[in-house]
Amino acid sequence: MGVSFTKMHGLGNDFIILDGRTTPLSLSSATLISRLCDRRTGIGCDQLVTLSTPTRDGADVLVRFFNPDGSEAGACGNASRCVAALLGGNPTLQTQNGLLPTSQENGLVSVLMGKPHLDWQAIPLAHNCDTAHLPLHDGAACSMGNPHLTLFRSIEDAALLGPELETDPLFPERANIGFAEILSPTHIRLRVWERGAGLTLACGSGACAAVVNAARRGLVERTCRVTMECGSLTITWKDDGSVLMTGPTQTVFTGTLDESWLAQEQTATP
Ligand SMILES: N[C@H](CCC[C@H](N)C(=O)O)C(=O)O
Repeated sequence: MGVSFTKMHGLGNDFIILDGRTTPLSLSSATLISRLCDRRTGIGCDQLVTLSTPTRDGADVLVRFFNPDGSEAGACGNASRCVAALLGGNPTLQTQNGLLPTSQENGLVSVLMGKPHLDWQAIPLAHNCDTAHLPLHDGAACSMGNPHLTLFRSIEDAALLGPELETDPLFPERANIGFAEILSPTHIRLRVWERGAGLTLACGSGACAAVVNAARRGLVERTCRVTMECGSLTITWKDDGSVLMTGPTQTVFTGTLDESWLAQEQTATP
């Protein structure tokens, strides 16, 4: 019997969700992850998401996120929202970045993404600097459980500048690179070059980082609409410091990964 999966997206940021809560998954190979994410020889997605039994009190599910290059991400906002929609109710997700409460109302799904990390060592950066005014294109950096650089310049620059900035030496763990246009004090247009994934149609943690980084500089209010290629998220950097993200999700299809494909891939050389 193959492994069942659900294909979902949040504003075009798409995911394969493998549910390992009943039958544990052995997904150790970066090669296998990359091939599952491949849009031709695999299923295709921006991130692969695995569900398993939680180990922390108060959590309903343990969620892990993997990029198409096989690297693991500490946070994935749109995927977190999709998992909440898939499970139904208001599950609390256990992630690398802690416990994330979720809620659903009027067809929209919210995730409380925790507090941004603003200190250079927590992002991390390679050396001490003012993370609200970096020497790199005058950007700002923070972590939402994953590193984000936000540049306040045209979204059209994402494809050109994203690749080199993702691997800039300032980011020892690489970074997601957001290109934010401030349309008004409550509205940002954003495009993200994602670490380990490239250009995506939307990025939840990137939207959170863009609002935090813009608000730190007085460019926007603490509640903002963030518009990306396929629609908008509402982001609030709450007074208690945590960041709330709300937006739509969509289940596209469910399927079963063929055993022969899995067996072949498990032994595949990179
Ligand atoms: N698409 C995700 C972000 C993935 C981040 C990943 N690329 C990383 O390595 O941090 C989101 O909605 O937050």
